[in-house]
Amino acid sequence: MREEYLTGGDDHMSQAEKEIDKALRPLSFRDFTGQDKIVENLKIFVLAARRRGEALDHVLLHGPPGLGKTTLSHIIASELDANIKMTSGPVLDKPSDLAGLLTNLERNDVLFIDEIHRLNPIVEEYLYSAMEDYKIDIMLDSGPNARTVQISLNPFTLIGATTRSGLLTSPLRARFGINSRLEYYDSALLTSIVKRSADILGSPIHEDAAFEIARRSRGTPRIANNLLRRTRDFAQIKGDGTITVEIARFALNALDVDHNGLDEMDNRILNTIIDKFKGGPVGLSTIATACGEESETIEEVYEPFLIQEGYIKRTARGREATELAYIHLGKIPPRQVGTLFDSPLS
Ligand SMILES: Nc1ncnc2c1ncn2[C@@H]1O[C@H](COP(=O)(O)OP(=O)(O)OP(=O)(O)O)[C@@H](O)[C@H]1O
Ligand SMILES: [Mg+2]
Repeated sequence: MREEYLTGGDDHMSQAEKEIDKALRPLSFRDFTGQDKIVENLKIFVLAARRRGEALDHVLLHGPPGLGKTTLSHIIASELDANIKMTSGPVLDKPSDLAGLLTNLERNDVLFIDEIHRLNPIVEEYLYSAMEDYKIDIMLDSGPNARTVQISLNPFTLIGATTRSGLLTSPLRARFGINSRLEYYDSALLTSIVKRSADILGSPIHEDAAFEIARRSRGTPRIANNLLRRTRDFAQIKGDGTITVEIARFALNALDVDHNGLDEMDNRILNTIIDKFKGGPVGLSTIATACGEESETIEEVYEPFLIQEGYIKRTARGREATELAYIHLGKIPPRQVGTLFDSPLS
């Protein structure tokens, strides 16, 4: 499989970090832990496409950051024995950028478009006929001489990834034959991911320590791997290199990850809703301003986990802190009139 990157991508990481990241990244369906249903289906679709010698149907992968969308895309290409070309929505400025990419694809190759919700609408329209009929119209000349020619493309698979599937237009969404939503991982799955990563890094780790890191990783493999790497530093400096549960607890506290795995920003959001807005309901942009964070980041990164864990609720009038959030922060939940007949979390 040939990989080609058309974007800078993970520019914020140092070279050494990129190397480690690459080493920890699962390369086949077999190495990929969790998301069982999605993986089982993909295995079948990939096998069937290979048997027929056809391109796999277009795949949309969505879900919060760090759950494995990019990883799965690489795995799909590798299991298809196809090349993968990677780009992202904001990078494809004009139709000719896309045309250049599409015309260079070999038969049954994979084109990966990250952040596909951020495609320029004009580029997106071009994509429609490419996805549907493997054809694109290219405009030659301009003014009175303008004419379009139609170019046939090799059959290909588009894999689109997004953290914001709600922002996808319906015509685009409708053109994906396979649509998978990745879910947060439970602690047992993350424990095995942490153990596998520790093994690759050559760091001895106790079972309870792996579980402690897993449990406090916001259901996210990327966070689990990051916490593992930082914990490993503590183990090497403060201990004999073995990651024990004491070292893990010490490291996680030093990293401001609380006992339930919420980080500083999670707690700031909950504190803000409760202290400044009487527990809500309060609008997203108001929370964002009060916390000094972008609304987009709160909606994409923090809120889905806080909702899934039951700390906040999304209502028509805004976000509300639940009783669990009060308890988590050691605050007394407000008593409501008529609580006797209401469920405690309503
Ligand atoms: N199922 C998994 N098993 C083991 N490791 C995983 C799994 N999923 C993700 N990872 C690890 O987590 C890291 C982040 O995954 P990935 O980059 O695929 O997430 P993503 O969904 O593309 O995130 P983003 O939305 O930020 O682009 C990977 O480098 C990989 O090491
Ligand atoms: Mg990604």
